[in-house]
Amino acid sequence: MSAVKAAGVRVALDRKPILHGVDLAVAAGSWHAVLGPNGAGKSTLLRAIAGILPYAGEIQVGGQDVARLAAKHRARLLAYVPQQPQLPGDMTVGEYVRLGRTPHLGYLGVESRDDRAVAERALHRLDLAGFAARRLGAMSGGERQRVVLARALAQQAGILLLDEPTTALDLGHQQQVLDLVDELRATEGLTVVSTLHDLSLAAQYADELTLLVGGEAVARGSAREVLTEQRVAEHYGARVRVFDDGEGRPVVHLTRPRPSPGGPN
Ligand SMILES: Nc1ncnc2c1ncn2[C@@H]1O[C@H](COP(=O)(O)OP(=O)(O)OP(=O)(O)O)[C@@H](O)[C@H]1O
Repeated sequence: MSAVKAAGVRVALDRKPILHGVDLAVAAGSWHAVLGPNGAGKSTLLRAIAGILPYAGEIQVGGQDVARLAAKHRARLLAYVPQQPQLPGDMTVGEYVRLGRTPHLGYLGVESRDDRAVAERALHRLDLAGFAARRLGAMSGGERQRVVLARALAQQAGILLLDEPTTALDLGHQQQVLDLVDELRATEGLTVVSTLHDLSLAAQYADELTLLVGGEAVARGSAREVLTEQRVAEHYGARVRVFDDGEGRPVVHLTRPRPSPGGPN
């Protein structure tokens, strides 16, 4: 069954058409990466799936029409991590992560011991246990990115929408975050839809990829099917070599231009 399904999705921003009829089907418990050059419409597609942008066409999450879901119900089904979240600088890390529990609170909005335990576990999982009392305004870019992920995990939704979740992270934390998301996918059946600029990382973690160009899906399939040298050159305007990592997954390397014959060595 598809946990996320989009059919013929069209979005216009400021009356400019951005998505031109995008289809997507993400199997429950799988990881789908949406790739594409700058401005292709990746974030727009994720925001439409998150139910925070008007669209034409059809989007279903967990079998329900996302446009018809009340915000609280939607937040129990899916957690969305934007590329550049606006964070209240004077809120503490702990307070912010506990906000992830809001859709689960009862009528009076009182946190239970369980709510606090879930938030604490999310902090711990993202290496933030020692930061709970720190103000968000005093965190580095990568630390803030992990805080936003911790809040999304605290939400305990079955579908995770991640817009460039690793851009501000160092190598170790990139791996830690992607491994953690993958572990949750494998053990708790989480469905993940993420944009990723790093094509090799997308190939490592995603089960299926969609390549979006100019608001249209131009390729879809496994990393091996989608990430060919020719396609990357055509759509990204980049010189690349694509290698096999030894386990059947492509690794995409940028290459320098070859020196012209007779030019300086
Ligand atoms: N409010 C807006 N009004 C008009 N155009 C917009 C608006 N917001 C975004 N756009 C345009 O929509 C297009 C798609 O933007 P989007 O952020 O979805 O691309 P993206 O694929 O996520 O890009 P990137 O890789 O750079 O993050 C871009 O050309 C962008 O300039």
